[in-house]
Formats: sequence, structure tokens, C-alpha cells
Amino acid sequence: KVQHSSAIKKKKGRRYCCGYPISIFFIVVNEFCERFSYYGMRAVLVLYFRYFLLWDDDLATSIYHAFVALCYLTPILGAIIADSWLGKFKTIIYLSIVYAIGQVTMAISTIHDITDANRDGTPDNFTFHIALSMLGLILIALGTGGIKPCVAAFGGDQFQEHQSRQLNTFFSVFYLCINAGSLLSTLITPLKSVASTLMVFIAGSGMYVKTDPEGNIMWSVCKCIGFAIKNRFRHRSSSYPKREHWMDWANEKYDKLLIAQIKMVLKVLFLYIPLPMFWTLFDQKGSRWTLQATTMSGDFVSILISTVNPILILTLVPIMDRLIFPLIQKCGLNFSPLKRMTVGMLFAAMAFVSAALVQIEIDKTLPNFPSSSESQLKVVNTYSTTLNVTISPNEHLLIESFGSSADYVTFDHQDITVSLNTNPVITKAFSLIKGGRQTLIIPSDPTVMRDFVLRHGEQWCEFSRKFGFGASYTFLIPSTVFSDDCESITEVEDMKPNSVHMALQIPQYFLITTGEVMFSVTGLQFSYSQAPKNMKSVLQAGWLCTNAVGNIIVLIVAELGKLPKQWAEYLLFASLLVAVSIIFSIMAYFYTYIDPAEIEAQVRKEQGLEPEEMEKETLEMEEKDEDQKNEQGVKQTKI
Ligand SMILES: C[C@H](N)C(=O)N1CCC[C@H]1C(=O)O
Repeated sequence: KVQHSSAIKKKKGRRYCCGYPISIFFIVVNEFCERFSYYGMRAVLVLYFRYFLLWDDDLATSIYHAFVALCYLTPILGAIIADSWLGKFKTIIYLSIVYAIGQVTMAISTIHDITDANRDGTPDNFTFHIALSMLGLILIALGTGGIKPCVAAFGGDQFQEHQSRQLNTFFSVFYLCINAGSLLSTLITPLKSVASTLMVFIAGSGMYVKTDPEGNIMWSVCKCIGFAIKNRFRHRSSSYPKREHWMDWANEKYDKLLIAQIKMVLKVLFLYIPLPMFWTLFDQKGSRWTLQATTMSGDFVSILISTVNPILILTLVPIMDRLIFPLIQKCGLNFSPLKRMTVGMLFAAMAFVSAALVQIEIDKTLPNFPSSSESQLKVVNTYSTTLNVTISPNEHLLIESFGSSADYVTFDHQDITVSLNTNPVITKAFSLIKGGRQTLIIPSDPTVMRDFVLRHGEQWCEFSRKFGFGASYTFLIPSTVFSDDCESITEVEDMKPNSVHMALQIPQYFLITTGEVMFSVTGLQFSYSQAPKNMKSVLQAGWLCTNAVGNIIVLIVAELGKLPKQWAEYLLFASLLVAVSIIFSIMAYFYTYIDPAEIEAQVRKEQGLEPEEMEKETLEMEEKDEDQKNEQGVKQTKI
């Protein structure tokens, strides 16, 4: 009775603006601040690993993906704590504190002065910094992941059953805030944002609808499933009559309502099995696509590329919600949530086809590097006259003074002899490095060693030309050069600058983000709407876990099983996602959308409602009326 009246008291605090509970304002701002902090930290994480902890590219990328995977695995823990023990409100508060401690720990780990006793600018004790940063990252993963399923579900809890339209809009706005936070964090430093997250959330405290946790629900679910499996096994003989669903084998011991709720959750979780493949492709934006961008040209575009996903989300979500989806509906087509998710997957697959096409263009412009059994040599002539260079057995090069051979010459053997048509003829034998590129410099005569400083800003010689991305140059400086004799310095281009423009990546970003809007925003709404009341966070956590598994697949498949051609790897991922989306569409075809509240009410009715429940329901109905009147602006003073 006491619990019952307190629940009602809390619900009476509900206030509305334009048909939406005011409390959701605090929730979406909280999500904005949280994502601002998370994405801001994530944006510099690989750089921190690479340039502070001095890890190599592979280790930095692997730990980065492992961290992201952990961030999407910890929601299970947060959901269990919220649904079984603390409730969503307190879980968000406590785990946000853990999150803040994690960010502070991480910040401390980046102060090299702590262990830099000899003040040379690098830490002396890397173990200390690594241990501290790993601790910080684990706390951050626990905080960000733990609160994530609770915040989305808590937002959903603020609405009533008849507000399904507003609920869908809430999830779209929620996703917009995630991306506004992500966009801003790329542009400005995410300082103090976890503290703001917590303060904004607490500020709305008096206005939230806070549903109490209903005991250790996860433990009851596990015990019930365990019992059903054991009982089914005990009655495996064909003499026992079959039951409609394997969970019905728990009927002997467990409440019908719990069994019905577990059936609903399992049905959705089964549907989630193919979904990680979407995230496997999506999360390669941050690794493979970024590496692809480093082989392309265009400097200002690089900032656009790092912000294009959130910018497109901010544009596409309203366009989809207000224009495309209503238009499709008007055409009489039933674009159900699961259909949207399938189309989202196909868009992501198309994005990877687009990435493969861009890669083929890039490959055409890339230098032809030697295979592991070949060697390459370039010859540079700093001699005073043009030279005829013969490389055994039959390579003849005519190289003018202060010039070089047009390109690297490839040899399938390593031992060569170089002859120059000087007087007397000079002949010398060399052994080249297998699989490597080398440059042979023919020195000027007489050889004088001298220093020449090329210093930015105050260099002796100004070079007006801009060096291209990805290019490599050799400067030939004559021994006689003086500060006013810049003309005599010759530049040899060893590697051509990247020539495929980064703007070519925009179509693939556009396609993957369109896919994300259809897949991720819809998935978020779907996970909430199909979950029984006491398992909303659990199902949100299940949804987020698909992201974690996707990242683990990136780690395993993309890192270990590299294909020789990058474009082929992109096409492989695209084909895999098309195959998975076909499987998903078949599974979706057999899925029947449910109204969990209706099923729960039906089971209760079958069981015969207890007087207490009846009373609660009547009060809720009364309250629903009051809320509806509130929405219409009618002021009610008393129920
Ligand atoms: C930044 C992405 N566009 C995005 O919004 N997300 C990627 C994974 C899910 C979602 C998020 O919650 O951050």
C-alpha cells in the first residue's frame, strides 16, 4: 500500500509543455552533455595512445575498439542495477559519479610531469600512465555504458501509453541531442561536461516519473528460463503432450505474467542476432575510412569528414520524420520499424560499395611499391654533368645534372652493378634490400660535406610551393650554396602527392548516415516499445550490446583477416551485410508487433486481478484523464 501511494504521488508531479512532459527536457540535455563528454574523449583517444603512450597503430586501434566494445557491453550491468535494485534515477546518478571519477583519472594519466623527473617532456614511468589510463577507461566505460540504457528508458517512462506519437518524437530528439553533443565535442574541448551532465539531470529531479525497481528481476528471469529448460529436458519423452512455447515448461513453478514477459523479451532478443553486422560496418568509419582519408587530398575537408556524420544526423532525422516517412505512409506503403531497419542495413551496404569505388580510384594513383621479393631503386645525380647510368644487366638511364631517374626502377634480384660514363668509368656493386625502396645518390665532385638548415619561418631559402599530402621529396643542395642562392637547390619528388579528393568520401558518409537514421533511431524506439514495463532497460541494454558485438567483429575480422586489396575487403563487408539483411527481413516477416501493456493486462485478467492491482489501475485511469486535460490546457485543481 505504501509503495503504491508513493508511486502515485510521484506521478502527480508530471507537468506538460506543448503535449510533452517538461521532465524530458532535462533528460535530453543530460544526454547531450554525456555524449559531448564521451565523443570528445573518444576523438583524441587513438592520438593519446599513439603519441603519449607511444603505442603502434595496430595496438592503438585494437585497444580503441576494445574500449568502444566495453562501453556497449556495460549497459547490461547498468540495466540489471536499475531494473532490479536502484531504479533508473539513482542508477544514473551513481554511475555518473563513477563516470566523472573515470574522466578525472584519465585526465591525470595524461599529465606527463607526474613521472617526468628529468623534465625531458616524456614520462619516465609508462607503466604508471598505462595503468592509470586503463583504470580511467574502465570507469568511463562503466559510467557511460551503465547509464545509457537507463537514460533512454527513463525518458520513455515519462510518457503515458496514449502518447505513442510523442514517444517516437522523443526518441528522434534524443538521437538529435546525441549527435549535437558529438558534433560540438569535435569542435570544442569537452571540459567539465560530466559534471554538467549530473547537474542538469539532478535539476529535473522533482519532475520525473520514477518507477520503483521490482526486485531482482534479472535473477528471476534467469531462474525461470533455467527451470523451463530443465523441466523440458525431464519431460523429453514423446508421451508428454507438447506445449505451445518452450517457456511454458516453467508454468508449474513460475508466475504466468513473468513467463509472458520473458517470452516478449526473448522474441526481440532473437531478432537482434543479425544486427551486430550493421555496427561492424558503421564503426569502421572511425578506423578504415579515416585511414582511407589519409591517402586522399584536401585539407579543409578533413574537419568536414570528422563532423559529417553528426551534421547529417541533425539534418536527416527531421527530414525523415517530417517528410519521408509521412510521404511513404501517404503512398499507402507500410514502412514498419523492422522494414526501416532492413532498409537502413542496405544503405550501410551501399556506403561500403561507395567506399570500395573510391578505394579503386585511390589505388590507381598510389605508387607501385615492390612486392616482398622485389627491390626498387631511384638514382639521383648531383654530379656537374649529365650522366649515362647503366645498371646491370640491361637498365640504361640518362640523368641530367641535379636530376633523378623518372621513377623507381624495379628489380627482381638484389645484387646489381652500377656503371657511370665518367672519365675514368666508375663501376660499383650494391646489394639492394628485399621488398624495399632505396635511392642512390651520385655525389658531386669533389665531395664537400656541409650543413644546410631548412627551418620553418626563418629558413635560408623560402619555398613558396605547398607540399602535397602523402608526397615525399628529396632536396639536392649543391655544396656551394649560400643563403641568397636558393635557385640552385633542386627538389626531387620521390612520391607523388595524394590526388583523389576527400570530397569523394561524402557519398559514403551520406549513405551510412541515412542507414543509421533508419536503423539506429528506429531500433531505439522499437526496443522501448516492445519491452514489458519492468524490463525496458534490459531490452535497451540488449540493443546496445549489438553495437558491442559489432565492434568485437571489427577487431577479429578486420584486424586479423586483412584481404590483400582494401576495396575487396569493403565489398566483402557490403556483401555480408546484404546477406545478413536478407536473413533479418525473413525473421522480421515472422515477427508480430505487440503491445506489452495489453498482453500483461490480459494475463492479469486471466489470473484474476487482485483488488490492489484493480485499485491501482483505476487511479491510473483517473490520472490519465487528468494528464489529457492538462495537455489541453485545462487547469485541474483536484482529482
Ligand atoms: C554518433 C553516432 N551518429 C551516434 O549517434 N551513435 C553511434 C552509436 C549509437 C549512437 C550513440 O548513442 O552514440
